[in-house]
Amino acid sequence: MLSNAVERVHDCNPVDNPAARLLLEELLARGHAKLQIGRETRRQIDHSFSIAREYFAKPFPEKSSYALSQYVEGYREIGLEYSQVKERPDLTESFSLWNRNRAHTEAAGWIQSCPIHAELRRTVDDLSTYVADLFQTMADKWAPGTPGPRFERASYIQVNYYEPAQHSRDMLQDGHEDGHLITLVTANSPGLEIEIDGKYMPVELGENEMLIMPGSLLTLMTGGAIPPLFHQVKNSRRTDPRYSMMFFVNPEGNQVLEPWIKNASNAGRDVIAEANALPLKFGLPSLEDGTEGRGR
Ligand SMILES: O=C(O)CCC(=O)C(=O)O
Ligand SMILES: [Fe+2]
Repeated sequence: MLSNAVERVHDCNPVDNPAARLLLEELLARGHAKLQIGRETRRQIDHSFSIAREYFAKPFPEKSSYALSQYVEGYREIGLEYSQVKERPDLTESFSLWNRNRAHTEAAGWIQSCPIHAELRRTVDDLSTYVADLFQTMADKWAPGTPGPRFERASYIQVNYYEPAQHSRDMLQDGHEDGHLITLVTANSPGLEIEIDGKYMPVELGENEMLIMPGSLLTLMTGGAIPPLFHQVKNSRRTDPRYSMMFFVNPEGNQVLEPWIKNASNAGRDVIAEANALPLKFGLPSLEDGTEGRGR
């Protein structure tokens, strides 16, 4: 129990963060924002893509030997995840790394034997610092004196691998909102489109930018002040592969999380319970089942 209000504010708000405040204003005004990443982060992401290229080029048996599907960890082939309906799966292979699963993958020797896994560990650590700053800024704005939501153990990084020319569908991923607090995304080639004023528009990102996409949990936390950003991946028909990287940020289940802005839209709703169940909507196990190794 913290008795001294002044001390609380001091502890929770150690630095003023103008860059994160600007990002939050951008999210509120536009419904998405462009995060400036440092040179080291850019280098880290590019390196991850080059390692992903080698990984996804391997034969299926080798790729799929790095999958702990009960924990939603590692490789996933096309067909398991979808954006709207399971009859139209996302036309992408993917490789995920969850912070919660580090002990399992360490025990399985992946750090030594699976370069994409080792590389994504570094990248997710790097991206987490940007998210922590943004969440603290949100907490400071709407619930001064409280810490930003803890997210590390419930969040995961993923690289998607697309072969556009192999598919006749116009959309490699149908329009959807992510069931997370936010997603940071970047890609090596075009395709990602976001809905602005009811129309899908291609995303253009500078060399040192990642897109911040609000998910439905952020909408819940903000009482609708920040709507979910709908997005899709359009088929460019290109013959060279498309790689994208997402950092999907969820709240940890072991905390009390009240909406920052309370109103009729979120009265009586339980943020943690909804976070747990949202992956089911896209064909994935709940957060708890994935944590406990009860996924498929
Ligand atoms: O590949 C992309 O650019 C976006 C992927 C995406 O939206 C997702 O996996 O949820
Ligand atoms: Fe998405």
